Amino acid sequence: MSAPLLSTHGLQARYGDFQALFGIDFHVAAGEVVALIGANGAGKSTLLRSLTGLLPVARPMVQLGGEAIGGLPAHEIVRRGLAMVPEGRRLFTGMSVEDNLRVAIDQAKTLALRAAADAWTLERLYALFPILRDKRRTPVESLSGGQQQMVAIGRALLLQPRVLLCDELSLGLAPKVVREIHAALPQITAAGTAIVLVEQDVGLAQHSSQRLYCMLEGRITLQGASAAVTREAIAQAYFGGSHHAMA
Ligand SMILES: Nc1ncnc2c1ncn2[C@@H]1O[C@H](COP(=O)(O)OP(=O)(O)OP(=O)(O)O)[C@@H](O)[C@H]1O
Repeated sequence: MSAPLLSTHGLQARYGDFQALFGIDFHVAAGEVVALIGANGAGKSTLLRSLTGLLPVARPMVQLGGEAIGGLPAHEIVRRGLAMVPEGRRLFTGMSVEDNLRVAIDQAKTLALRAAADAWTLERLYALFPILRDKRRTPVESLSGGQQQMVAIGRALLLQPRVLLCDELSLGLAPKVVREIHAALPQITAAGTAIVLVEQDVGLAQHSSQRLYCMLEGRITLQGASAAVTREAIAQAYFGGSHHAMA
């Protein structure tokens, strides 16, 4: 395996007195898609929040490109190369597709992000999701859910991430558009960007990732190559115990 780009080391996180993560060891390599699955409340979103500086964690518990970044301010973590597509998309309503994307371009300028030769630009984004070019003057609230998700992904990519964190991309979307969005992932990873996919749909997570982790009650209960893990192993890791079957 190549050296991990992003990793956690015995990561613990709490909400006040409530401990939500218990010693998570997780890693993703450049160009890799890793899926994070688990039932509601397993701790997937908490892990993403810990990575992105939204929850306080100890500095050495999160490493990006060999640097300890745990608990740094969220904007500093973005500057170092982690960007998130948040659950619920959180676009700026009343603004067009392109104006939403320009907010990210301005943010990238403010953060003085590196301008690599292969940096994401509006043009490159419109090539990835051509429908966004057609809709660039359309207010985002008039778009379909799938198109809004494309804008949310675009906004994160314009922050030039080394790792793109995606929280429930498929939530509430029709299967056809979910397939369309997932089909774009290899174009994102082709230049070395890694993707972490939090996904409720286990089949989709398995199909779209090279490796997966399953979480249960704040712990990792299974990890392995997505093509190799069995449904039985996933069911056991997902629910705990050995007597549950997946629907
Ligand atoms: N803001 C919060 N304050 C207190 N406890 C929280 C908070 N957010 C999450 N939790 C708790 O932390 C645990 C992990 O929740 P988390 O949202 O990370 O799970 P998840 O796997 O992302 O689930 P979901 O798929 O429902 O988003 C749960 O027990 C949840 O109740």
